[in-house]
Order: sequence, then structure tokens, then C-alpha cells
Amino acid sequence: MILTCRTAINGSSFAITRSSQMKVAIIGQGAIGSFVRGKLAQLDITEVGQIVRSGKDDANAVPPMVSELAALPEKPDLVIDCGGHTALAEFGPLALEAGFDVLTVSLGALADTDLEARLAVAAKAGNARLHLASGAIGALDALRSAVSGDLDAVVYTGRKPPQGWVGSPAETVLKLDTLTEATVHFEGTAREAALRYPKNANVAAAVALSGIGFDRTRVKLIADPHVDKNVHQISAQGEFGSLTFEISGAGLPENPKSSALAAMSVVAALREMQKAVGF
Ligand SMILES: NC(=O)C1=CN([C@@H]2O[C@H](COP(=O)(O)OP(=O)(O)OC[C@H]3O[C@@H](n4cnc5c(N)ncnc54)[C@H](OP(=O)(O)O)[C@@H]3O)[C@@H](O)[C@H]2O)C=CC1
Ligand SMILES: O=C([O-])CC(=O)C(=O)O
Repeated sequence: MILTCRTAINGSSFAITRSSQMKVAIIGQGAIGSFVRGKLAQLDITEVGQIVRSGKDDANAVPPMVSELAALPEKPDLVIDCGGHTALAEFGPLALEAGFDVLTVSLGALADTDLEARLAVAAKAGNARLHLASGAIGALDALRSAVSGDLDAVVYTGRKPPQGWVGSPAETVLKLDTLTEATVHFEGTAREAALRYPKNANVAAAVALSGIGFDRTRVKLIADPHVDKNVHQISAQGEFGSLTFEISGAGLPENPKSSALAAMSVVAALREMQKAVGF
């Protein structure tokens, strides 16, 4: 996909055009992947293939479901990972090495130093880039600026209804079904959180990657029977001043533990990539 930009600074017109339609392949047919897929037409983006686990291939699906990048019917401009940590580990390095840019929501996977290194090496080898979707949180732009000065402390608190923690290590310390009070089930670094809660602490990773890193960012995770949204809070202090941010994110109907904003952030990233001028 090649972008062209036509401007008339002193005059009237400013136009951005695409010389060809962007082509993508999406990993993940779940809540986030389906949301993103549903927005492609209005972005004028073509999905050339769905990337699935081995054994789920279906050449007759539209677009075809393939479990190997080499089986895609056309080369994509971008592989979009909406599959989670294992999907990024399985397909990310291969896609990057093959020269495809990758956009991921699975930011917590980067807490694994081995995978992070494999992705970086593959991106360099393929002259490609791993793009990180901002996910279910905001204020990451402010953190990224703040870390250019001394950033002393960043704390992220994630609060979800008890059902939002089903399938996570919270189940080993709490009775989620009968919880009556908000209860902290994890306190530690963003690295520990991201590795232990692959479906729930990608936001912790986004905060860490934007600010002072996985090992200095502190995280608290709470199961709260009194909330019906996914509530994410950031507080930070440093040379820039101080910051507090809170969002109450509506869950996606197909998977309420994933906030709608996470899926929307992928769509937003796609929109930005299509622009010649943008963030
Ligand atoms: N950055 C952020 O703020 C957020 C990030 N996330 C991340 O996004 C991920 C997806 O969320 P969501 O859509 O709600 O989850 P869902 O469980 O609804 O869907 C996950 C999809 O990914 C597929 N998948 C999983 N592993 C693989 C793999 N190894 N190879 C190919 N496909 C795979 C699943 O296929 P199958 O049916 O075969 O298992 C399924 O289609 C979460 O696991 C989480 O890591 C989620 C929320 C917020
Ligand atoms: O979607 C959310 O609210 C956050 C989430 O699951 C994650 O950080 O992985």
C-alpha cells in the first residue's frame, strides 16, 4: 500500500489518497478479531486470509482459513494479531521475518524477554515493524512523553467484575462466584502480571511499555462484585507533574472480559496507518 499526499499550504485543498487498497490477514476469530473484521469494509481494507490454529484450516471459508502464512492466497500488507499471547508467539516472528508488518493487541506477551528478542530479531531481518495497539486503556501518549523526563513512579490498577477473572490465577486465591467485596488478588510488577494473566493484563503491559518498563511499573488487580465494567486506572508522577487516568470500559458482548475499546484501538491503528498525516 503506497500513500500519496497532496497539499496546498497557502491555498485551499488538502487531500490524502491511497494508491492501492490495504490487504490484511487476521489472527483470531474471537471477540476482538470479529469486531475488527466487521469494520474492514468501511475502512476499505481487504482481508486476504484468516490465520487459525493448525487443524482448523478451511480453504472454502471466505476468506480462507490457513494455519501457515505461506498458505495465504495473497501477500498481506499487515498481519493483525487478535489471537492472544500464544498466537503472537506462534505467528509474530514468522510474519515479521517474511517482511509483513504486524499489529498486535497481545502486548503482555512482550514481558517474555525471549519472545521480545525473537520479535525484534525477526523484524530487523524482515525489515518489518511490530505495531502495538493501545488496547483498552488511554493516556499512553502522555506516559510516552513523560518518560522523556524523569518519571518516578507509575501504578496501574485493573478492576473487573468477578466473572472477568474466570480462567485466571485469581481463581486460585478467590471464590469468584460468591465474592461480596472488592478483593485484590495480585500485586507486583507489570512483568509478573502480564506473564501470569495473559488475557487480563495486556493493559499493564501497555502502561509499562509506554512508561518506565515492565519491572518498575507497579500493578494491582482487583475482582470487584460492585462494578459491571472493566475499570482501568493509571497514576504517575515525575518531572512532568502528575497524571491520573481512569476508564470504565464496556466489555465486548462475545467476551465481556475484553473491553470494546481494545478492539476499537485496532481499528483506530488501521485508520492511522492509512493516513499520510496522522499520529
Ligand atoms: N491490549 C489490550 O488491552 C487487550 C488485549 N487482549 C488480548 O486479546 C486476546 C484476544 O481477545 P478476545 O478476542 O477477547 O479473545 P477470544 O477468546 O474471544 O478470541 C481469541 C481468538 O484467538 C484465537 N487464538 C487463540 N490462540 C491462537 C493461536 N495460537 N493461533 C491461532 N488463533 C488463536 C482463538 O481461536 P480458538 O477458538 O481456536 O481458540 C479465538 O478465535 C486476549 O487473549 C488478550 O491477550 C484482550 C483484551 C484487551
Ligand atoms: O480488555 C480489558 O479491559 C483489559 C484486558 O483484558 C487486558 O488488559 O488484557
